Amino acid sequence: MTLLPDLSELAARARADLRMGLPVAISFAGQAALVAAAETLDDTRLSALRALGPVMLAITPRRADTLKARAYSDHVARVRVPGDAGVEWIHNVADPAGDLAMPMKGPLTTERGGDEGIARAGVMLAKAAHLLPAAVLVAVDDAGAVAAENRLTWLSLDKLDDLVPTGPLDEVVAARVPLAVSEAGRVHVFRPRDGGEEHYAVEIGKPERSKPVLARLHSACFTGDLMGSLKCDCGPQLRAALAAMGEAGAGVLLYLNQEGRGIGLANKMRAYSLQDQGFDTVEANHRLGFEDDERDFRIGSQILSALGFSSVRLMTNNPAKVAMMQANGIEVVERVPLKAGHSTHNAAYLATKAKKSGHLL
Ligand SMILES: Nc1nc2c(ncn2[C@@H]2O[C@H](COP(=O)(O)OP(=O)(O)OP(=O)(O)O)[C@@H](O)[C@H]2O)c(=O)[nH]1
Ligand SMILES: [Zn+2]
Repeated sequence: MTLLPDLSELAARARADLRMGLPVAISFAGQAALVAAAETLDDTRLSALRALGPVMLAITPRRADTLKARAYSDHVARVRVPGDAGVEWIHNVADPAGDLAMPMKGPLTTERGGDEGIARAGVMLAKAAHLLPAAVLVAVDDAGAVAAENRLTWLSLDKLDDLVPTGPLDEVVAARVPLAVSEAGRVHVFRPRDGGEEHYAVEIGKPERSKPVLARLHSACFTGDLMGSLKCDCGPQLRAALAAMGEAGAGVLLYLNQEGRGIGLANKMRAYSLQDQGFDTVEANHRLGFEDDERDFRIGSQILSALGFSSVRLMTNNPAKVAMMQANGIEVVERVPLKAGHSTHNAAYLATKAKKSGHLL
């Protein structure tokens, strides 16, 4: 019996700390460091970190590539922060907003060899906190002691995967919600035990659990779903999927809170701003330091299983969604194409997804 938080709970706390600009202490593989998110770091905390030793900035190889810096690793690039650099320098390396106005930030000196584990952990945590994927690090001798002295969260990691929120989801509540497409609507709320985002399932009618159900895995898109943005096809796809389920009399739509293909709304707006500078949807993600798609589709299969479904007719144009369903125990008996909301505004966006991300048009 214990009241002590476990590692997934501490990781959730660490994500909240980073969002506020607080450092966290991490120990991993015999190393220890204080880690803060580049995006939220301020001058006071940078000075306090600097008093402990030389400061390093961990960025993704994608971001390093944009900055023409050598990563020397597939996982992370460790940039030395010059002794006279302030937070503005750190923000400029992490954030591509000023890349075109100020292309030369370097020369940047990156570390080669040595232990990169905590640098990777810092970037993973910043990503999971939906911040820019960049973290500031300073090595310490004893993470536990520094954490106790400064009342910081301390993560003692055995493996980096412990930082990825994958916890089981529990159904919290379900209630009847009559919808325009069907009066027999029911909304289920699922909450992960690890402090991550809640996700929703909208059940239409009474789909038989023994038969393949018409299903849609929809990732949240504030701009498209709610504001009627013409930059993407999300809103029309959402409504078309619900309409098809209403017509069929049965279906299940998962509304996953994975805004911006998993990077969060602030980062998606950063990507949009880069798209206005001429980069396409994939290039914009890469310049920010993200992969094209940072979503974890396992969540969808977990929710379907929890609702008692084991096979689906999946409404999607994205083969990766089909593959992830199959890999996680949900049989996809049919892929149902979902074409809606194509316009001149999103033609280039959809063409890029088809060309670079393997979407079927
Ligand atoms: N990062 C980023 N995310 C975007 C952009 N445009 C739309 N999105 C997000 O992309 C996601 C679209 O999700 P979905 O429609 O579920 O997925 P999909 O991969 O397009 O696949 P299907 O619609 O099933 O064919 C949403 O989370 C949007 O917020 C963009 O330019 N950049
Ligand atoms: Zn969208």
